[in-house]
Amino acid sequence: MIAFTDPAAFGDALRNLPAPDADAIVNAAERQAELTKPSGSLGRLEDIALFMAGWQGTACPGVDRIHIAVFAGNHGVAARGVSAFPADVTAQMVANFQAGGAAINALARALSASFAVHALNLDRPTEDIAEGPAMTTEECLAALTAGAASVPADAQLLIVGEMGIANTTPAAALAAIAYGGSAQDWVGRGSGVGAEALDRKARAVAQALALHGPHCTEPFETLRRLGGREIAAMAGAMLAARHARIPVLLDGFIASAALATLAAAHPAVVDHCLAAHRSAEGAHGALLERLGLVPLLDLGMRLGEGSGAAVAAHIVRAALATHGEMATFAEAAVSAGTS
Ligand SMILES: O=C(O)c1ccc[n+]([C@@H]2O[C@H](COP(=O)([O-])O)[C@@H](O)[C@H]2O)c1
Ligand SMILES: Cc1cc2nc[nH]c2cc1C
Repeated sequence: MIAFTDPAAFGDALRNLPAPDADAIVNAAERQAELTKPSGSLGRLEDIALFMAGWQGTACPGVDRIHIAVFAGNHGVAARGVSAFPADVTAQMVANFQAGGAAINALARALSASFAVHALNLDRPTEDIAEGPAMTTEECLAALTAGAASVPADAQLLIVGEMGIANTTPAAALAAIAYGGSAQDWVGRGSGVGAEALDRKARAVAQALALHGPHCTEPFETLRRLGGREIAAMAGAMLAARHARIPVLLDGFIASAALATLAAAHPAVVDHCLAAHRSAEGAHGALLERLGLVPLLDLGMRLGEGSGAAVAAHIVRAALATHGEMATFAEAAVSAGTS
């Protein structure tokens, strides 16, 4: 497993990203050209099959073993009244995840996916980002490491999700640092806030950007100052997955903000990620555009906890079922076309 022992090790992991297996992609494309269908007729399913082939290093990739890791964290900024829910809901939902009663549990069962929830120091919220850095260096490294340690070496597809009351506030701040723009551009309704809470949220993000912006010169420091434990853990898991060549199905706005923090400095870090969906959080579409990712789904979901990715995983399954199981023109004695 990759270890984030200090910020420099994290920076090294970001600078030395493995590439997909080009031969496997060529071989998968050759197989695709022989399957009993007009070329390109399975649309993005064909792209997904090649993407999975590249990261798994085989012309016939599989997606039986899906792992879903949900990280939970609490946020000092919640005390500013930026969420529609009280901060206690984070721990209450962790208990719900453990009991199997959350949406992601039902979706994990529908996928026969393995599932784990990682509660990260819920009794110690991060500092209010409008007042100071969210985490110490040690706290941020611990969260990154918890994320990296959560990735099973034999997973064929990873979903990282989060639960954290108020976490769309730090996510908006991270998006603004990654891609510019004002607090107003990146804040949204989150768990369903009204106009007054939205205004408090925009002011909290603006204050955080003014305070930390000049110090956010590289991803570790940005995560430490403006992130949260579950956000850093997602970043650590996505980076560890890259080093294990495990493709990632990216969930909603908060997961995307975690990735954006890495991608702003190292754009190639998105290459092992597929965007599952565009969430209903207002700025998610813009964030995905900046990441260069086109979402598979747009279902008006805004739950987080990996739920959008767990729905989109069925599309990945469909892509690999067709790629792996269809007959070739020769096998089925079907005449091939001319182009
Ligand atoms: O995934 C998304 O795009 C998404 C959009 C809005 C809200 N959420 C979830 O709602 C919580 C954050 O909302 P808030 O209003 O408390 O910042 C957190 O637990 C997220 O999982 C998630
Ligand atoms: C109830 C609830 C469930 C969630 N799951 C992920 N984020 C959430 C936020 C709330 C408020």
